[in-house]
Amino acid sequence: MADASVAETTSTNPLHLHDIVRDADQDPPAHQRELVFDLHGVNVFYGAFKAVRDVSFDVAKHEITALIGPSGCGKSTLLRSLNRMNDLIPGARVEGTVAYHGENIYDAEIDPVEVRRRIGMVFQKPNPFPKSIFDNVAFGPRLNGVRGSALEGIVEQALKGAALWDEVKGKLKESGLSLSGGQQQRLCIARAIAVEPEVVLMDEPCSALDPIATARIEDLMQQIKDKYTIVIVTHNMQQAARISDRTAFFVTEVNPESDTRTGLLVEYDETSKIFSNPSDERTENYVTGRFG
Ligand SMILES: Nc1ncnc2c1ncn2[C@@H]1O[C@H](COP(=O)(O)OP(=O)(O)OP(=O)(O)O)[C@@H](O)[C@H]1O
Repeated sequence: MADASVAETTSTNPLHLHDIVRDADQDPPAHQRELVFDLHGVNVFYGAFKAVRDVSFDVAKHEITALIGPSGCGKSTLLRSLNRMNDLIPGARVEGTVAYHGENIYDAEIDPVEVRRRIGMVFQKPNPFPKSIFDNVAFGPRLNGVRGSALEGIVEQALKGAALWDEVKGKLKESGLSLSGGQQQRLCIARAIAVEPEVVLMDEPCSALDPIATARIEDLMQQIKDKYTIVIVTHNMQQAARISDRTAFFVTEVNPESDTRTGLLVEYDETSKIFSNPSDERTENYVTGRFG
């Protein structure tokens, strides 16, 4: 199945969604949340086009935060603004504050390379380098000067952390591209965590995977959230309901004078609330499948 997420999303059943939402009872009370990100009034532009406007929300340590909403509402754009990945897109510009542990990552003295080391990213389509499995994972640590047995140890730990070690330990010299799609995505997760980031941003990491590979990645996210903070863009509302602690729901609004669409954040809350008792009618319409 080429795109399980699309199929699942279109068959959305609100009762089912309500049933699968994770039990948040064991989560820390709101006042104990240690913030990693705190966004205030974030606007993101591509040239003159405002793709996202006035976004304010926070992300706490060891939580999984899901960004959901209809196509084009700026989920990926916003995600990339969390580690300055938009810097790599000509014309892209971020306004407002993206505070990471209290420091705006867009301040002039901040080194974007260091930002991206601490805040890693996994993309929609698995994108291993055309290198061996070992070299894929070793890439970042090597750039940091790690060599020899220390490097081997890091590669092993990262592959274990990404639940891939048992499947590849006998063939580390083979190409990363020889792996299945789901294995390639876990290899990319191993590559991301090999440099010990604090945060892993995931842009629809399962949309190119079949349901079994998707379930493995979802299990993996639950396993690694004790060590990392995860922000995930997903089209798959069941996935957001299953795995995330908090959910941000975005919509697009039409700019009549230019006939363009700008994304805005409608509601951000605990995932259980978003899917069972949202505050905004637009959220309710979306999660119940009446819109989007
Ligand atoms: N590199 C770019 N240059 C110019 N415009 C862009 C670029 N990337 C995205 N956009 C525009 O910004 C808006 C938001 O796009 P984005 O991909 O962030 O939305 P999304 O919610 O992630 O969409 P989807 O769910 O379809 O992936 C869209 O209008 C899109 O066309």
